[in-house]
Amino acid sequence: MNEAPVLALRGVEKSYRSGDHDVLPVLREAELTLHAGEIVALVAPSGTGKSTLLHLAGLLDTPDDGDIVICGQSTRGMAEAGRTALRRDQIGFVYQFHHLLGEFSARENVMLPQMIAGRPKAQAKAEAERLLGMFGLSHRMEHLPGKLSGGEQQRVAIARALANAPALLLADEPTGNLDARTADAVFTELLDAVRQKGLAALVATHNEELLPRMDRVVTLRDGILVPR
Ligand SMILES: Nc1ncnc2c1ncn2[C@@H]1O[C@H](COP(=O)(O)OP(=O)(O)OP(=O)(O)O)[C@@H](O)[C@H]1O
Repeated sequence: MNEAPVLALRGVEKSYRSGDHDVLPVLREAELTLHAGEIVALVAPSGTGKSTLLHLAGLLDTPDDGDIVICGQSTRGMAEAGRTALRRDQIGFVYQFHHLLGEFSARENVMLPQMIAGRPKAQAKAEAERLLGMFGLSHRMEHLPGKLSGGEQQRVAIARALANAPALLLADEPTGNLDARTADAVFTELLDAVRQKGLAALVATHNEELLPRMDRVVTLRDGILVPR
């Protein structure tokens, strides 16, 4: 029995144009396979293409060549509507900065992606409360993001990323904006949630201390993904 990988990058290439003639190659034939339940760290020096790779894996950008396969579905040549649906249904994102909507409460922030996906309000509310409870935030549900601590804001952002029960979690420095102790606590909760739900996760980080807690570490060398 061989289940389709949750994420597969196949020969992914990406360059950026800077000026009329200059081309900056960032990814060259990048290959990566992530199965359900696998947590992979992406560690590479600044400017080598980690965010580029996460954007491509999250279908926020398209490669120049190669394919990105999500839950067995090739996205090569896929129309934007299909990419959007796949992104909404299968992928959760956590960034270094929480990007919560400041005028909405913690609970509403976790409800919104569910309602965009068509879930009835009462169900979205119940799921938001369950998730926020899981992250120890039952007493903070009515708070606006600006009234929460950095660690609490990031926990709400993680709850939001999990709200539509994605198969894949993509995280770009998810604890990079927190002090060491809070980072450790929030990362532990993130890993617990990912493991409990059996998601696949790709986590870009500069924090070496977090690496032993993930299953594998990959790095980018001259635009190619290699084990580290
Ligand atoms: N939209 C763009 N247009 C032109 N060049 C870009 C664009 N986005 C990224 N780059 C360049 O591509 C390279 C890779 O950028 P990327 O943000 O993926 O690196 P990174 O490894 O995530 O860096 P960091 O760790 O500093 O966040 C960098 O040299 C960057 O300047």
